[in-house]
Amino acid sequence: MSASIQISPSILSADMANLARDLTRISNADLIHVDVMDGHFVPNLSYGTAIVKACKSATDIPLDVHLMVSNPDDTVDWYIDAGADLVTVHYEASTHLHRTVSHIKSRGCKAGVVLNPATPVDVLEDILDELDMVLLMSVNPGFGGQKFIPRTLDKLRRLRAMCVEHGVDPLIEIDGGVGAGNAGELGAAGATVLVAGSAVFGAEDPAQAVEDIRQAGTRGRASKEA
Ligand SMILES: O=C(CO)[C@@H](O)[C@H](O)COP(=O)(O)O
Ligand SMILES: [Fe+2]
Repeated sequence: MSASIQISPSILSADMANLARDLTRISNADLIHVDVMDGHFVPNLSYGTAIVKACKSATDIPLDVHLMVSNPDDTVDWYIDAGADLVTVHYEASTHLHRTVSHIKSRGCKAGVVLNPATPVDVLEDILDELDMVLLMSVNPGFGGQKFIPRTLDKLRRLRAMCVEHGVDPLIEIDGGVGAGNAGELGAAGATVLVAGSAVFGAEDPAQAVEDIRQAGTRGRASKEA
């Protein structure tokens, strides 16, 4: 029996005026994805530590904090202090990536690196064995509700092959335009965690949407392992 794909609903698509209520609607999620945008690294501004703290006090589900910020070294501690369980930083925003990843882990937090759609997986060659997670963006970061970039599937297969070659098994998360319709092929291509914002919070029953995406992803993963 194949391991279940994990689902990390993005609260970017939640109703921020009713965040605690919306979190109760996804109590079956494996992680909560918190998109921090600084209006500089990405052309949008979302929220910061106050929302991470609010999530921490409203749920026991681990917080998966996606930092879309320039110079993450300057602020990463804020998010760890606010309650992040896992922090991902963008390769494109980091000058001293190894130092940043080592620092996050030294604080007892899990660490991951995010790649934008145009960044090849090869850049991770010399840091892959340090990572708890690799996050592949399947849209250009900055906004929810965008269309999945199909080329991500090939990139995902290349990342999976690279992990096998290095004998490592980080979580592999896909973020952007994910739903029950493409979760199967993402699971088959090697994803282990799927972020979904609009597909979850835009659904009439968000918990059912989480379950549908998880089942589709897990079926895809099992079909590959069979
Ligand atoms: O990081 C981002 C966008 O920059 C994502 O986490 C989005 O929030 C995903 O939203 P959907 O594409 O699933 O609606
Ligand atoms: Fe994200």
